[in-house]
Amino acid sequence: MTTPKTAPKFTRGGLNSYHRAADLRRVTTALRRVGHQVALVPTMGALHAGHRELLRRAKRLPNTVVGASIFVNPLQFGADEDFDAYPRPLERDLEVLAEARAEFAFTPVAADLYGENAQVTVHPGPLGDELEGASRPGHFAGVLTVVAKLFHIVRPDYAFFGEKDYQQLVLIKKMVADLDFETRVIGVPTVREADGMALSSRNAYLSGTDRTDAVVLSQALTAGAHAGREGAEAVLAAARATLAAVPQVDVDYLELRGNDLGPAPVDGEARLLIAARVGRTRLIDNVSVLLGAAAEHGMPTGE
Ligand SMILES: Nc1ncnc2c1ncn2[C@@H]1O[C@H](COP(=O)(O)OP(=O)(O)OP(=O)(O)O)[C@@H](O)[C@H]1O
Ligand SMILES: CC(C)(CO)[C@@H](O)C(=O)[O-]
Ligand code: BAL
Repeated sequence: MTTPKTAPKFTRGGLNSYHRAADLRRVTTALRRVGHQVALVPTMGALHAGHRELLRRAKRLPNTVVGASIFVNPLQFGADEDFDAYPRPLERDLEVLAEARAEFAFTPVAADLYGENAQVTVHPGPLGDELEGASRPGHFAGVLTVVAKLFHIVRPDYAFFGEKDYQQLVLIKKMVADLDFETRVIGVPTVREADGMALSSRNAYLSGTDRTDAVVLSQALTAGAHAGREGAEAVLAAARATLAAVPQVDVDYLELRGNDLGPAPVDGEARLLIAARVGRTRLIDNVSVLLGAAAEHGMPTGE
C-alpha cells in the first residue's frame, strides 16, 4: 500500500467515500492523531436494518468517527456460490450510510485490495472447518483475511459485527485475541422481521413461497430455546419437530454448542445454530439458549 503525499479530503459530519486503502488509512491515522476514536462496521453491502443497528450502536460511542466498508469479498465465496449474483446496490447503500450519520465509506475494488501476487491468508484453526466451514470450505480463511486487512488499513478502535453470523463473530474475536489485534470487537444481537425471521441480504433471493417457508428457521430456534430447561436433547427435539412441519426446507445442520462454539454445557448458556436451504437460497440463524438450572434462574443473554 503506497501512501499518498497529500492528505485526502475528509469533512466531519458528512459521508466521505474512499476507494483506495491508502487514502482511508491516512484519514483514520489523522483522526486518531487529533484524539478521535474510530469505529468500523464491515459489510458486503445491500444494507438493511441489521446493518443500520450495527451503525447505530457504533454511533453511541463518544468522540468516535464511525464508518463502514462495503466489499463483496471474493476470497470467502466458493466457486459454486453466489459471488456474481450477490446484490450490489452501491448508491442506495451510500444513502443508508449517510442517513445513519456514518462519516466514511470504504468501497475498494478487489484488484486493489488484493495484490496480484497475494498468497498469505489467515488460518482460522479447527473451528473454521465446522458448521458453516464444513459446507463452505475456505470461507472463514477468506473472512478472516479480509477482516485482518480491514483492521490493518483502518486500525479501528472498535469493530461491530452481527450475532446473525455467530460463528464469524466467534472466529473474529479469536483472531483478535490470538493475533494481538488492538481492535475491540463488539457483537450485536440479530435484528429480526416482525415474524422472527432474521434480516439478511440474501433474503432478497427468496420467492414469496420461500419467504413463507423460511420463517420456520427462527420458529424452530425459538421452540428449541423454550425447551432449554429440559436439557440439550429436548432443545434439539423441539427444534426438529418444528422443522418437520416444513419438509421442503432442507436443513444443512442444527447444532447446540457452547457460547464459544465448543461443546454445550449441561447447565448454562449455549447457542442453537441452524443452516438450511430454502428454495435455492442458503440461510443461517442462531439463538441463545439457557440450559438446565440456568433456564430457571433466567441468566441474562444477548437476545
Ligand atoms: N439481521 C442482522 N442483525 C444484526 N446484524 C446483522 C444482521 N444481518 C447481518 N448482520 C451483520 O452485518 C454485517 C455485515 O453482514 P453482510 O453484509 O454479510 O450482511 P448479511 O445480511 O449477513 O448478508 P448475507 O445475506 O450475505 O449473510 C455482519 O457483521 C453481519 O453479521
Ligand atoms: C465480515 C465480512 C464483511 C467480511 O467480508 C462479511 O463476512 C460479512 O458481511 O459478514
Ligand atoms: N454475512 C456472511 C457473509 C457470507 O455469507 O459470505
